[in-house]
Amino acid sequence: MNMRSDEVKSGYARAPNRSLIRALGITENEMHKPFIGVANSWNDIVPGHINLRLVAGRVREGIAAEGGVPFEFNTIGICDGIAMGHEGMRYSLPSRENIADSVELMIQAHRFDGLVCICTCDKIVPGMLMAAARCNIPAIVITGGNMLPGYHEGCEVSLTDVFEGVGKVAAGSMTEDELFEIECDAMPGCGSCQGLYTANTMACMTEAMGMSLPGCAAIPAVDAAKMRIAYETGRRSVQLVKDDIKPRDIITMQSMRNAVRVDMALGGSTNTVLHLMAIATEAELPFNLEDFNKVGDVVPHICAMQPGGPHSMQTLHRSGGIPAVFKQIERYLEDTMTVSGISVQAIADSVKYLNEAVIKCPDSPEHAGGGLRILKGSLAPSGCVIKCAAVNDDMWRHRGPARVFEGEMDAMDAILAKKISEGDVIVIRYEGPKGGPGMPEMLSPTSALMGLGYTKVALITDGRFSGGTRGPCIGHVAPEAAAGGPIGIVEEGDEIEIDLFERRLDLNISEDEMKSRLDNFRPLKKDLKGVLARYSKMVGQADKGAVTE
Ligand SMILES: CC(C)(O)[C@@H](O)C(=O)O
Ligand SMILES: [Mg+2]
Repeated sequence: MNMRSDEVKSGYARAPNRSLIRALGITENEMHKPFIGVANSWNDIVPGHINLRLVAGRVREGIAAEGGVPFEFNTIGICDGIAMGHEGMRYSLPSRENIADSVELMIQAHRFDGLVCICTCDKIVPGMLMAAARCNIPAIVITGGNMLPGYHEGCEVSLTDVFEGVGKVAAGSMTEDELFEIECDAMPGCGSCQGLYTANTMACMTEAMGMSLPGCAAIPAVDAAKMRIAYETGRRSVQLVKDDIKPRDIITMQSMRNAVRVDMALGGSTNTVLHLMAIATEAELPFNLEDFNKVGDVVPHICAMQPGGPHSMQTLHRSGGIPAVFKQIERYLEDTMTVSGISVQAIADSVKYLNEAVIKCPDSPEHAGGGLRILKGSLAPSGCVIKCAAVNDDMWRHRGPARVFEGEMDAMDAILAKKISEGDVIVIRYEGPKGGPGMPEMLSPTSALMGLGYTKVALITDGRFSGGTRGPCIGHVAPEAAAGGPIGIVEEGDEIEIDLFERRLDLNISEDEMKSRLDNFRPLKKDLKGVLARYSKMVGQADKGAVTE
């Protein structure tokens, strides 16, 4: 078999390269086997990542058992939860490009034959998928698994309860001591945060687009099933090399649409909109923002996952996981191939158990429409996104006065100081990809609003949200303020109109007024250094996935 790795190990001219490989302890027998790169984002600071060395051990054993040779290397990984609410959050989205670039650099330099991506948490999963699609060598992903729910006084709690507790303390409805107790109980160990937040949604998207083995996404991190699927993932990676099945054979327009269908059925994180487009861009697919609405129009929201509903990822796993979701929405899916060698339809057909109380039938769904919607209008000419699965019915149409903040921290101060009134539409700008820069996600203000008990306050931003955000929060407004978008010319008290039924977000000022304000608009400039300065220059707008060019 011709191998890509022959470029580093075949012929007399490669004696020096082979000599270095032998220095790793590689035998002559192994020298003739496929070399599999194992990208692992293990680290000591992210709860989602602390188990990944164990996962890697089983992956490596699976690779060796199937006749491959594993070579493990690391990427960085950022915990959005720890980075939340301060300057650190600006570094999270840029880390996605760094991870994609790191994996590309390693697999191109060393001419690996295949790739296993061991990843979890918000930016690492898309970053590695981007690298796989970009380099297009046989590749498979194993996501690291979710954290078990926490329990506080007999009730299930998760990370969002801690975030919303901050607002409750500010409102006086919870004491600081009670919040401390929830803080200690909410996060019981390794794994990605419990609900259908961004990390777990991206794990579901990975499985839905066919890049991980069936059932992988919902298996809890501590479950032995994760170790077993790690071994099978390793074995399968070698088979993919032998059969020459590449990521772009799996990541197609059809499989991207299937991912969106699963996203709509589950009501996933708004961040998937960015990440799926970025992955599609790497795979050179003409997949755009409109595809979300077109696909989402027909697929109902069938599973009430946290934060909009009660179910954790563990519950999704015990209810049948993504294969069971495939089964329930099979009428909407296209039959595509997955890295397992089993097609999506065959995976759906093989489902033996599914809990319909959790993963409902599309004929009696949670909501008739999909969980996410793309809106457009005079305030977001290139689009913006909302998780409508987590919006109360009475806020699907809303008009209110703009309360304008030039950044998240000012808005947070105003919210905690209770300077916001019911009906207000909070506008947080200069938090976009260029302007933030880094498009921070804003779980702190959105959770504070929930914790303070507001039910009729909307929030609009050119930044992002966490998968844990719930309520009428519209993000990714494009173009962003720093790129001259109309969000930059909103004035305090202007009327803003939201219509989720019509998929619109409008600034209710006259066309003349809009034109004159835009003509005179000079976006604010921030004094930036280091990676953020570079990123701000290179990054594109959210409606194209905020990829760097
Ligand atoms: C910390 C969270 C909840 O993981 C957040 O970053 C998300 O996007 O879901
Ligand atoms: Mg996040």
